[in-house]
Order: sequence, then structure tokens, then C-alpha cells
Amino acid sequence: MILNFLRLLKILRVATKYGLDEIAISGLKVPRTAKLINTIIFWRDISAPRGKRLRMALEELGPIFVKFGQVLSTRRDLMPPDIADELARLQDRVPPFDSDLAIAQITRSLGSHPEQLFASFERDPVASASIAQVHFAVLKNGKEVAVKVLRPGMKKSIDEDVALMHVAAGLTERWWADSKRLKPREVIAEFDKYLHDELDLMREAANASQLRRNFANSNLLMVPEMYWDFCSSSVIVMERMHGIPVSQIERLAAEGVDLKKLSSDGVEIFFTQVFRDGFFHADMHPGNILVSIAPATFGRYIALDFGIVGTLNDFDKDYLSQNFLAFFQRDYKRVAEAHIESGWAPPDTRVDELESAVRACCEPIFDRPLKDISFGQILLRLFQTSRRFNVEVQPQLVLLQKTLLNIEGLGRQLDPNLDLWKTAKPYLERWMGEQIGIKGMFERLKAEAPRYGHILPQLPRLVHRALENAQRPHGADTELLKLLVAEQRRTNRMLGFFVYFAVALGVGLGAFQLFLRFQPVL
Ligand SMILES: Nc1ncnc2c1ncn2[C@@H]1O[C@H](COP(=O)(O)OP(=O)(O)OP(=O)(O)O)[C@@H](O)[C@H]1O
Repeated sequence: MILNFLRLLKILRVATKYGLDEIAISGLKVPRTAKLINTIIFWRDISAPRGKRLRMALEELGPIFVKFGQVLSTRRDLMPPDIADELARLQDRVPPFDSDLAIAQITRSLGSHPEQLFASFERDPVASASIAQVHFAVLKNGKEVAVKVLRPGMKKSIDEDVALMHVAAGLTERWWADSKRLKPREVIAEFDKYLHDELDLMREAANASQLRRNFANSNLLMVPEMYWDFCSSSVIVMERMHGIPVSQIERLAAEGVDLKKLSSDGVEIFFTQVFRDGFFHADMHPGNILVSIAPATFGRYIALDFGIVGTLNDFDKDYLSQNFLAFFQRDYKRVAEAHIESGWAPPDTRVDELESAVRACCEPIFDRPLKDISFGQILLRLFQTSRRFNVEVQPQLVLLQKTLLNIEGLGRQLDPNLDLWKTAKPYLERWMGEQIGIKGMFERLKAEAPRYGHILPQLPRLVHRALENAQRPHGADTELLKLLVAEQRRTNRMLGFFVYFAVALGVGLGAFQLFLRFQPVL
């Protein structure tokens, strides 16, 4: 309790020091005299831009706040660009934790000392971040592995800091009316969930395993295998991957990797994850991507770090493909209609108003060559516009938009002439075709077939019961039900007629045959 209080005091002290109290996200300008008074009374200099001050404050408050800033920087639909840009510069500058602590964590989680578990274990970590660090090791069967170990004591400090963030968000929302637009409580709740997901390494291992299965037959992407016997929620052991970080473009070129192909492969992998699997790696920063130069897998991407993944359902995929296709045909009316039809925008939204708002924000983007158009930017503008029309942007789509920006950035670094639209269009069209065309109907029927097998035998009984119930007059639907009963009676009569007819025909034919057989006798 006292510790919490002291931490809260520290947060307030840092916030005052960097003048966070006067960060006017709504665009409110603080008068110069007020700044001067602030400087004299609190002995602080708040002349630096607001984004920079916010970034420095978060760095001073420690790794959890740094992480918070990094996550906030991806919410460009909420944050003004100057703040988002500055927060995107936040780096995890945490020293590695003591190797003895890592060894103790492994021993506690896996039940044996690394010396017993592995043939060899590298004490010095290969990488260290705010949540976990990675050590290389070799299994007793000779396989090279990477061991990811959760930073000890993380859960407690996260819980404490996030609890304070919840309090701060509640107070901000109550006392600063304008902050409601930024949804501080919602943002903190999302961050809380995100951190707790990252704290469970088993979840990360499961994500990796799913992605590996999805790309098992692909020669575009490799995902490390998880060694489940050595995995727990605070330690995971996976296949060690070898490759060149994708950011080292000159090295890749010197090795003879085709950068143009690499660039379009990246886009293809992303759209396959989105439209085929509805399951995508959502932490695609260059540090998590390697490129293999081993002869057997030359030029293939290697993905690492599966803490954040996004999942999309058919509804999300429809939303994306419809909007992108309409966008590229500059059919803003269709974009507006799609929002209303799908229930994203409230039903009383005026199509023409939404259409003209979308046109106003997107037309400038199209005023440049296709190869320079950013899909991520389009989505972002769309989210910002639709928010004004009370459209709740779903977190998975925000995650997708952020990943799309990463993929585009990466792709254009590798090939400045990358035409994203050319690579993406077939995916969107295939998806739409599968959803709308005859093939789509057939596919869906096929998917539903096992369920029909279960329902069909029960159908006559269900219909009969429904119709019987319907005969008991209750409610306004009785007219329709009467019609159904009449229809069933008519069908019964027809069936009866056919049965009588068939029997009569059978009896008639039998009699005729008898007559033929006994005719000579007669
Ligand atoms: N399977 C692996 N094979 C080879 N190297 C690995 C493997 N897994 C992780 N690494 C190395 O460890 C680094 C950090 O791994 P990872 O990104 O999973 O950790 P993290 O704690 O989530 O880091 P960050 O938050 O900075 O992304 C990678 O950039 C890579 O250098």
C-alpha cells in the first residue's frame, strides 16, 4: 500500500516535471505566461514539444510505461501524429537480468537445472527486452534451441503499475471532459490484456505452432518448431533459426538475395495470413524477421516472436476486401454503404454524409502513383473518419492496420517500386469471389454438410412439431403458420395420391400379368 502510494507520488512527480498536465491533445494552446509561471514555480522546462516530453516521462517511469508508450504509438486512430511519431521512438533500453535469475526461473518452471536439461546452455543472453530474454542452448539430442525466459517478478510489477494506470485513466476521464474522446479507460484495459497475454509464454508458443502449421507447405515462410516438453508459461524452448535480419539490406544483397522478390513475398505472406487463414503475426517489426541464406531454404523469411497475433473472422475479411476494392475503384458511395449494411455504422447514418467524409480524406491519397499509395494509411484514414460517425473500430482491425504499415514500410525498403495493389488485388478478388460466387456457395454448403447429416433425419419430426405448435393460436404469426399447415396438408394429399396411384398401378399390373398367365387355361 505504502509502496503503491510512493509509486503514485513518483508518477505525479515525473508527470509534473515534464509538464504532462498541460499536454493539450485537443489542440488547446497553453499561454506563454502560464509556461513561464510553471517554469518558475515547479522549476521545470516545458519548452520541448509535447510528444518529446511524454516520451521522456515514460522512459523515466520504466519498462512497463515504455511498453505502454509503444502500444499507444500504434493507436494512430486515437493519437495525434506528432505524439504517435515520438512514442514510436521509444526503445526497450533495459539491461539484461542476471543469468542466475534466468537459470533459477528455468529450474523452477521446468523442474530441472539447465545443466541437466541441455547439453549446453549459454549463460549470456543473446537478446533482452522488458518482458523476456533469450539464451541459446543445445538439447541433448544435438538440436540447437533458443530459450525464452520471462523476466522474474514481472507479473507483480505489471499488476501494480497497471492498477495505477487504471486509477489515472478514471481520474482523467472524470476531470478532463475532452479526454473521453481518447477513451483512456478502454485503452488501459486493452493494454492490461495485451500485457497479460505477453506474460503467458505458452500462449506465444501456441501461436507459433499454429502459424507453423499454416505455412507447413509454403516455401515463403519458416517458423521455429516449439519443443513442448520444455515449455511452460514462463519459459519456452524452440528451434534456433539462422538467418540475416531483414533490416540488413546490403548484407542480403551481397549474399545474392533477390530483394524485389523478397519484397513482394512479404506482401504475399501477409495477405495469405489475413485472407486465407484469418490469423496473422502482428509484431512484424524488422527485429523479428530474418531471411534464410541456407542453400535448402535460400531467400525464405523466418518469423520470430509470436507474442502478438491478430485473428480475423469472415465478417472482418469481408469488411477489408469490400472496402479496399471499393477504394481502389474510388467508389466512396460503396464504402459508405458497406459500413451501414454491415452494421458498423449506426443504421440512421446518412450514406451521402459518410460518403463525402470518406471522399474528403481519401481523395488526396489517390493523387499519387499507385506504387506510392499506402494501404495502412488508407485504413487509418478510414478509421479516423468512421469514428466521427460513431463506428467502433475493432481492435483486431487496428492491429491489422499497424501490421500493414510495417509490411509496407519493410516492402518499400527492399523495393522502392513495390506495387502493393498488384500483389494484393488477386487475394481480395479471390476472397470476394469465394464469398459471393457459385463456388463460394458450394464451398459453404460443403462446410455445412456434416451438420446437415445430423439435422436432416430429424427434419420431418421438427417440421411436424413446429406445425402442430403453430396450430395452437398464439401471436401474430398464426396467419403464416395456417398457410404452412395448409401447404403441408396439400403436400400430404399429393403424397397420398401418389402412394394410392403407385399401389393401384402395382395391383393393376399384377392383375394384368395374372390374367395373361392364366389366359391359355381359360
Ligand atoms: N528461435 C530463435 N532462433 C534464433 N534467434 C532467436 C530465436 N528466438 C529469439 N531469437 C533472438 O532473440 C531476439 C529476441 O527474441 P524475441 O523478439 O522473441 O524476444 P522479445 O523479448 O519479445 O523481444 P522484443 O520485445 O524486443 O521483440 C530476436 O531478435 C533474435 O535475435
